[in-house]
Amino acid sequence: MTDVPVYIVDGARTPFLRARGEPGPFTPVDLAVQCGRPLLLRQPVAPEDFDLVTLGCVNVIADEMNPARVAALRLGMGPGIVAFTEQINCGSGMLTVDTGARRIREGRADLVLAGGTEALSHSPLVFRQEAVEWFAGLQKADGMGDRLRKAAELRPEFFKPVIGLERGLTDPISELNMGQTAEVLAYRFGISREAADAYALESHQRLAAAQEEGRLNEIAPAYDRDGGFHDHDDGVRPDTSLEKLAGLKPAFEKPFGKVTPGNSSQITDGACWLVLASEAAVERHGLTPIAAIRDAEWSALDPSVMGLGPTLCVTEMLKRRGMGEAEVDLWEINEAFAAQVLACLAAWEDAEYCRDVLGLDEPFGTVPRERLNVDGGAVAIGHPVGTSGARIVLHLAQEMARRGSNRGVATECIGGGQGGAMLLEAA
Ligand SMILES: CC(=O)SCCNC(=O)CCNC(=O)[C@H](O)C(C)(C)COP(=O)(O)OP(=O)(O)OC[C@H]1O[C@@H](n2cnc3c(N)ncnc32)[C@H](O)[C@@H]1OP(=O)(O)O
Repeated sequence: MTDVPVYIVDGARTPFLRARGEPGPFTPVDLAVQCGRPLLLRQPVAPEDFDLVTLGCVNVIADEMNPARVAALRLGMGPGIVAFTEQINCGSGMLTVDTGARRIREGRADLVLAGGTEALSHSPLVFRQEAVEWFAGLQKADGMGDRLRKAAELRPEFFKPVIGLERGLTDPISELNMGQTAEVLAYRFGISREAADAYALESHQRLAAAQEEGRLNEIAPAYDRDGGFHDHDDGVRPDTSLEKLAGLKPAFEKPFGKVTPGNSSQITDGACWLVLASEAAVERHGLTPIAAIRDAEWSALDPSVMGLGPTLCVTEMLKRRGMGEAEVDLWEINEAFAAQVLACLAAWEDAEYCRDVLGLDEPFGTVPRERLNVDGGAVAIGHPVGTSGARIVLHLAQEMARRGSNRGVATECIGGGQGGAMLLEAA
């Protein structure tokens, strides 16, 4: 079944915009519409010709419940379009691509719009439990006396804000936030602060070079309601250096932690869509495939080491295809944290880990940095969590086509202790 061809024929994303401590210019649906509109306009098919819309989004806002459907309607795809939102934390944007590909393989769809959207700057402030209970009590109060008694119980500390994003980036089972899980991996695989900073520096340098050389043509520039124009990933720091990175304090484990604001993924807003097509749709509409989706895999592990998720799903996926590292020309590993990516690379070189955890007779091998995240990753570009999986698949497809590569793997770790991977082949 996985050999029925499914093609990525086009895609677009917004610039990724760094969250700056206040709601950004776009909501999740705004973002999805911003890049979806130019993408649909350039297709040789009408928006109504799509069979399915599936969109990843972790932080859905109350005005946009089921953002997939709201976005599809705002994109003029017609009332008859089926559209659903998928959520598997940081894997959401890749899950939708897998869902779309499976629908096409099953013969249940010919054209699918799949992607992710996330406006982390719009993450809600959450009321403390005491405040929630007080409001509930006030609503239930019977008569003026009861209401006044309840009102007198109000305490100013009820309104001390709880930032939903901070809560959302903390695993409820291990009670570690995502940065702490990266610290666990840095300790386990001996990733030094210097190595994490050097990796982070390279991520910024690669993104800056890709911007300079105009290689990020997946970006659809966007105007916001105030006339602001956004045309590039604004988290890039072309002027950063090892010295500047070394000067930053640990963000999650003070004072000795290795994970800092400089070597973590950035908190960002952004959306990305891919157009997926069956072979019949490609022929019928004269579409030009960029790459074929060959396979995908999802794995789960202890939430406190969630960053190792890619090692499990990639190994499983390549094992069943009879492939190893040498057969992969290009890699995208989502940079949740520099130390987390480096830990995955170290784990794949570690004979004991490969034997005991991955069931391999020999180490998986070395993923060379020259073939990994060639245009930078989430440390520089940012990580709108529900979107990043779609971004890395789209960018991998485009870069494979540009280089004439045969095979590429996109993979990501997932908060809560999971991992997702996708195998692309030349179209
Ligand atoms: C499954 C998964 O994918 S898990 C991953 C999910 N995502 C996450 O967990 C998000 C991880 N990232 C974070 O939580 C945040 O980015 C944090 C907490 C690490 C940092 O947040 P902030 O403190 O708001 O970062 P901010 O961008 O303001 O940087 C802090 C300081 O470092 C500086 N800095 C950051 N990066 C660099 C750099 N590359 N070079 C030089 N200075 C830098 C900033 O200029 C800033 O300095 P200032 O305070 O003098 O202005």
